[in-house]
Amino acid sequence: MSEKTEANIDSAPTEGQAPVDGEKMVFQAEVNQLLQLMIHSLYSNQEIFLRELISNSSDACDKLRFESIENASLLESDPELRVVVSVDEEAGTVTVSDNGIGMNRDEVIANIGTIAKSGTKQFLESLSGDQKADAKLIGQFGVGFYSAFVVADSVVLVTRKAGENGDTGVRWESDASGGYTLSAVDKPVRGTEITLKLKEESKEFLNDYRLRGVIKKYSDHITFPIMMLGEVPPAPEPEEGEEAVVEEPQVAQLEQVNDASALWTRPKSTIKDEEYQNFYKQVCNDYEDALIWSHNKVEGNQEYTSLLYVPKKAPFDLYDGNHQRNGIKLFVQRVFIMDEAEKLMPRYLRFVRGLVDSNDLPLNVSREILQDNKTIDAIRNASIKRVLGMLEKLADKQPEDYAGFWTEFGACLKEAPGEDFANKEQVAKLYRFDTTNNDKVGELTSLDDYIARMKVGQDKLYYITADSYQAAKNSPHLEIFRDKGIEVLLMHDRVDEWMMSYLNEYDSKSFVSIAKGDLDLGSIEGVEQESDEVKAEKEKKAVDIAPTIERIKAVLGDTTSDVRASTRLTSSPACIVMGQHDMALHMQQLLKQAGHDLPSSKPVLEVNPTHPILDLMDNEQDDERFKDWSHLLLDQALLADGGQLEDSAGFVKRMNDMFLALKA
Ligand SMILES: Nc1ncnc2c1ncn2[C@@H]1O[C@H](COP(=O)(O)OP(=O)(O)OP(=O)(O)O)[C@@H](O)[C@H]1O
Repeated sequence: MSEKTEANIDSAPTEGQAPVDGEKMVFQAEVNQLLQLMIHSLYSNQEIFLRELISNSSDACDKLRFESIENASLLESDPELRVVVSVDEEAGTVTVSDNGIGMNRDEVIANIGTIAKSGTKQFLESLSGDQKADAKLIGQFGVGFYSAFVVADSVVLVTRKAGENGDTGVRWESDASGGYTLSAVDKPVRGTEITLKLKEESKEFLNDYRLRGVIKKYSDHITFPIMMLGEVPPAPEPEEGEEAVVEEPQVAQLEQVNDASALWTRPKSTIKDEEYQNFYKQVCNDYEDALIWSHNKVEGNQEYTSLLYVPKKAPFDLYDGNHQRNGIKLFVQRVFIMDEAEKLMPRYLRFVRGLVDSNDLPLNVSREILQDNKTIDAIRNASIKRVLGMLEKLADKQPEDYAGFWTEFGACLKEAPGEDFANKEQVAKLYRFDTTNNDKVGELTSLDDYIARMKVGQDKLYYITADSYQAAKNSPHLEIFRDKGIEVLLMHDRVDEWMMSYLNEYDSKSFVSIAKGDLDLGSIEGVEQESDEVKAEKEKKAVDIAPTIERIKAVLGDTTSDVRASTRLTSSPACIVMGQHDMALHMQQLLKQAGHDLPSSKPVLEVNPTHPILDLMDNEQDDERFKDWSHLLLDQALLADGGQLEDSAGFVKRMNDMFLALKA
């Protein structure tokens, strides 16, 4: 390898301007920040550098293998893809090299050093200061290459792209002090070679056994061979009486360190749990064990194997709208084809990780082909069933573990009714909600359990949505249900209101929001029936209250769509009722804040004819005072429902006036 020029001009790269050869380039600010972090705070987990570099090499081999399906000449005369790890004790260096796809000059500039990837900034923002936790984030964010600087003072990367000439090599070098140098070199062998000049305190990695241990620990399941030099074989002892022959010195041979067997191709019965877990951690890039997995070999019409895992913890950005990742890798006849094969899992199961290896798809399958492919559709449908079945079993057999799963991923599953009509009943079986049956938040119930407790004659599933547990639990709408001992599901996740717009029934029973539309609890047996006396009393009240209701209506004008006597309230004076198909107020509020232009749906104000405030109002002669009462009724009902007041200062003033009037 020979450096071609030695110009050394200090300058920052400007967009659209190719750097001069041998030029000193400046890292982008975020890259710099990241490097400093690697150097100073991740030293407690040094060994991950090797995993990250080997993983990049393996990706590069995967890419080349994939591209060579169309263009075999890319493999040149060297078709055995592999990664080699070597040590030079004297020089104090460790080298990781591969004969994968390699990079050309533009790619080196784009991938390493200059361009901060979108994930980098987010990564920096997510750091907690806790080294262990922070180190875990590295893999997730795709900042793997820089982890080299955890153990190295300086890093030299030499690379040449497959299919290009040997004189198009690129040499990248950096000591992490703000920039890097780039020069053109000869590199006859395609691929990438990364040499780390180890720091004094990281010299342990010059030890062959130490490196082998790290490779076995983190990279055993990489599907390409990871090679290291073996022991130098001892020179053969001369036979007795024979003269010792002076031979060529023996040279160590490269030997494979990792297992590299495609675990999923082995029969289930031969694989230990520990092997499944190790495979998961290495292949799916998690630091923790998986929660559960399902390994299936399908034969017959379709031939494929799937190995699907449910993680224990949600990735940091699972609920971030931009999270488009999907954890399923696609293989065809053991050849890695693509990561994040989104067609294999619906979005609501995006947390599932693992792989599908098909024998039926063509090797040159592309994302476009997958979009409309019957084989893929069949695998996808079966995989969904597998995951749902595995979760059902977990819920049944290990409810505590299931509760942990629900906390992490429940909100994802709640996206299902809007996305997967065919499976919504099966997914709903997995739902867990707070309920009026329990006193504390987090004591969840399933829909099946709710149904088992339903009153005789009850054929509806009652629920309320709110923006917090407290708001749901203390909603005035619950009064009549509490009174009559009818259980109500308390839904207070942001996605609940949206989910319920798609989930109309479960087990042939329809869902009814207790805060919307008319309420009819008449047919439920076991609910204490009102005596004739009470009924007559109520009817009289309703007649008596009618003129007051008319007066309120006149005051409130078109801020409400109606004012009427309530059958839901027992202790509160008033509540808001939305139309059957209207969105709950707290949700309308949220969407408006997010800038959505919603047609405003006017609520109905229901008043409690038995409440003393209504008596007071009935006797109120002062029109101004009556106006204040009316507005107060509406405003407090809006507040209790999670709505926001347009004139909150007016509300406070009216309330204070009332207090003062009390004193008078
Ligand atoms: N050995 C290699 N051969 C070819 N390209 C490489 C190699 N190492 C790194 N790269 C390129 O540099 C990019 C940046 O690597 P880096 O490790 O920082 O992130 P990543 O590999 O994209 O993400 P992750 O580490 O999460 O897999 C890679 O995406 C790849 O394009």
